[in-house]
Amino acid sequence: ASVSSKPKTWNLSMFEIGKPLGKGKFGRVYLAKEKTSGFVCALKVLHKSEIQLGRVEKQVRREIEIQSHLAHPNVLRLYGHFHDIKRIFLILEFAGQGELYKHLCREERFPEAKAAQYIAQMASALKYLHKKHIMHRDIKPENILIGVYGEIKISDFGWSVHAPTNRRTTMCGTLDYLPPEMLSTWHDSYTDKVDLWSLGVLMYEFLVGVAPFEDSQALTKKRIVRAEYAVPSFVSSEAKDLIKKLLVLDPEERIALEEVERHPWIVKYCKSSRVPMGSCLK
Ligand SMILES: COCCOc1ccc2cc1OCC(=O)N(C)CCCNCc1c[nH]c3ncnc(c13)N2
Repeated sequence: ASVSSKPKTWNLSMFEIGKPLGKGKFGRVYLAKEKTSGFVCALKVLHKSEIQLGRVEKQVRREIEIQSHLAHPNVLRLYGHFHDIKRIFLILEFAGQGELYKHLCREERFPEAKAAQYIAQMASALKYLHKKHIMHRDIKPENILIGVYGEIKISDFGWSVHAPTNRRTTMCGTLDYLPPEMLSTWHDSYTDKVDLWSLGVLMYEFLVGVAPFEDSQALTKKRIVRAEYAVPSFVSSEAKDLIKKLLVLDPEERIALEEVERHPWIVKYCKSSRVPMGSCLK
């Protein structure tokens, strides 16, 4: 049984609401079950008042528009949405192992084998998004969920837009993941290559436990635009090589996603002899 993706009018009475899965900036997420099919999903509840207050209607509308047309094993599915007087409800795929950043906090950093599988799945998801001319622009551990089999699920497309675009959005939240071209003044437009830089920051944080440019806000900006970071000696040389090829100032010089998937550090840990898992074997 599955929540069919055929356009259908949904309403709250069709769902049994389960335990809360977490509280975000603009809403809470609950475990839910669609009554007729028994299909387990996640229901995100957004309050229209908060959205209007936060002036993020356009962003939420764009997020729903973009995410509802995506179908990839490493991208969290948005099956549908509905609203009542006060709230908007998103019917989402349930990610059984929750938020990746909680795993990262608990484990401090990931073993190279696990990090390589996550980066391979991220590369596969980004390849899929970029082919649809969508850049995520907000790749960071907080926006990544883990599925019931331990696979990566990218969520929260609030900042994603169709590439290329010019720099008009104000930034909020951490600067750690922003590429130099989004921070600089001489670039007023950028492409999906921004996600490659963020993939490099994510890979570094998986292996080291902190972001490469983490510092005071002023210093972080300075270090990003100079690509000034150091990799600790416990990181393998192959991993260091891939980080170096992603954290390149010139967006055009960054390693392509196809090359990420063929990089020795990825191939070493995503050999086809493994249990079929995510994109390692695609
Ligand atoms: C406008 O919003 C667009 C969609 O944003 C989200 C979709 C699904 C989400 C979380 C989303 O945004 C972030 C957020 O609300 N939190 C950080 C609080 C809850 C954290 N999730 C915990 C969680 C555990 N198992 C899950 N299975 C599916 N989705 C989940 C979760 N959360």
